Amino acid sequence: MELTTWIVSVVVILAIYIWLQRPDPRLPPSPVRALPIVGHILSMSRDTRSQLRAWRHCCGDIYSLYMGNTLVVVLNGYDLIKEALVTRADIFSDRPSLFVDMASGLPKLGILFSNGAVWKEQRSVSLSILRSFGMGKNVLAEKIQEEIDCYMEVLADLKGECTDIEVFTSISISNIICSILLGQRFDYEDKTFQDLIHKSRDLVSEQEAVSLINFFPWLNFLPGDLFKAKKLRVSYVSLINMFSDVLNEKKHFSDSNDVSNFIYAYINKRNQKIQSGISTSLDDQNLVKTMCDLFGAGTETTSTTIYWCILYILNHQKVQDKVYDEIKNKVGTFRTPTIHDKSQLTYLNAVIMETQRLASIAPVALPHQCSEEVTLKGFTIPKGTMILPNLDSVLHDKDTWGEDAMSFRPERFIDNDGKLKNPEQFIQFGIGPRACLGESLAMMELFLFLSNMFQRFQFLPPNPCSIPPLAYKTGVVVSPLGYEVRVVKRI
Ligand code: HEM
Repeated sequence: MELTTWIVSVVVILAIYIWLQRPDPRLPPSPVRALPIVGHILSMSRDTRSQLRAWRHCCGDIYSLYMGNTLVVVLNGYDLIKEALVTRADIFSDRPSLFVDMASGLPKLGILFSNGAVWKEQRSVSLSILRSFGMGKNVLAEKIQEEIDCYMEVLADLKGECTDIEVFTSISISNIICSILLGQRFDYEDKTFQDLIHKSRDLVSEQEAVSLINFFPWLNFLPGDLFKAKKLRVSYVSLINMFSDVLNEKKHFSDSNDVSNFIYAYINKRNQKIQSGISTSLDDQNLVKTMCDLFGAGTETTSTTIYWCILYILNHQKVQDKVYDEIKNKVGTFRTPTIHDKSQLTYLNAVIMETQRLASIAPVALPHQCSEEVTLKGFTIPKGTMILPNLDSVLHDKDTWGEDAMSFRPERFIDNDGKLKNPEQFIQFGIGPRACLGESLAMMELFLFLSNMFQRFQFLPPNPCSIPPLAYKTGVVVSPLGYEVRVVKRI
């Protein structure tokens, strides 16, 4: 073929390709033109949250991105997110298929990544079990308090030395979930427990690297493990196997009257349904996957919030003084705070809420997916589109929180009568039917841990001239860059 023919062919093919790739005016706008094959991936900075904020400035509350060939629509601002996730929840409540779920070997089971009837049943049964644990005798509060006593000993053993408290805070929170799921807490030195912790931390830390495989599945077949897919699969499968082993051990001892842990309560619900002739998805595989979901979703989130709170306190010592004064006046120092003190400790509650708002640890929640074509704000969103609700855009919105939205000011959650405010825009747990299932448990954990911590200890920077900066790393949850703190005993 002659050179001219080659050049003409290439130009024609390119022209057709560009024409086919032209922006569809019915779709939400894109901030910049998508590149062939990679889409917007190369335009995305490492700090995704700042990038999404910048794109909202240029495109408005709704915009489209292409991750490879996958269309992703980002929703910003309270009104729009509420319209999608609450008003039109029937269309916006599915989850897309993600690599991490496939890697578990039990895809589309459990709660986090399931859809339709399976999701509805697993979620409502799990929620009702957790609620029953939080009522009356309040098994949850008891289990949390038991764990806090051990955590306090660990803090006291530090004897005011500079330490990074991240890992043992996370271990302690994991232990609460274990105690709820299995009915037993572990010694921090226990081999099985340490294995469980390592596997689940791998799952969290490798997710960012693995996320590219969601958009370019062929990366999974490359030799080596550049995208950590193999490591993640091994960790996930062994986590599933560990929970399966525990289930197999426990289910032989379950009796119909004992519903003191999640496994027994779930088996009990299953038996009731079967005996009543109701068809059900409550089976062993769904139970194991649900346990993994609760363990994974319930550990890093809460412990990272505590880690953030201490970092904010190091940067705002006056807030710490005020929290301590409140605890001293309302609870005293002769007994530990309990869940019954929650309504009395308004300022501490405000500090927790302000930490959650400003840290915004799950900035884009978990991805949703449209189950059918839908029109939103005049734009068409095709069936199957991945949806990212940008919770950051609500939690940091100056129109709601004022010009100082990016400052740590717990007083914004207290009204003129000294009462706690709970604005509807405070949506760090998401909104709608897919909102966080562990909200009550998380709020109970945060209150009990932090009230006990601030009553017994003062948190100080390594030295007064070097206060750790409010720097963060992005990932499945946004967490502070590691920092050290001196934990000094008060009582
Ligand atoms: C401060 C702590 C926590 C925060 C900030 C948080 C935040 C969130 C967010 C933003 C979502 C996604 C909502 C959406 O997709 O629209 C979510 C989902 C979920 N969370 Fe949490 N969470 C926390 C603690 C917990 C705890 C302690 C548990 C369980 C014990 C838990 C279990 C779940 C589950 C199972 C889902 C999936 C719900 C579904 O797909 O139906 N979370 N969480």
